[in-house]
Amino acid sequence: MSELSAQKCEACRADAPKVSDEELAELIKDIPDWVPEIRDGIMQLERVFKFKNFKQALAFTNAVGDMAEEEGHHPGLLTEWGKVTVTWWSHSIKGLHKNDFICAAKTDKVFASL
Ligand SMILES: C[C@H](O)[C@H](O)[C@H]1CNC2=NC(N)=NC(=O)C2=N1
Repeated sequence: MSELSAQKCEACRADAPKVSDEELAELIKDIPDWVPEIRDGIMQLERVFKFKNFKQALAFTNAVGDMAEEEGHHPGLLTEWGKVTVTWWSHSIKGLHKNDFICAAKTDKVFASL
């Protein structure tokens, strides 16, 4: 288990700092399958998970949704036949907070547990 996946999300206020480029370079080492991408001017973390069918993709989507509710932090989820695209960013700061890295690591753990 990576260190990140054992951590809990903290309340993220609008004035919380975004992760710096240096912090991003360190944090991404724990979640190497995630790709930082800028969309609509907002830095996000994205990973595509592959499945054998739609039912498994939907089950994963729901499991990630349950985890998100527990953490009080919510991803973008695009569920398609055989794949789910998960995107993490912090709406409140329009960018990446440590919470997003924690939740990406927890998403990897959900996938590994299926
Ligand atoms: C009021 C509530 O805690 C906030 O709106 C939370 C809910 N989930 C969230 N999820 C994400 N990804 N970013 C947020 O800023 C965020 N804010």
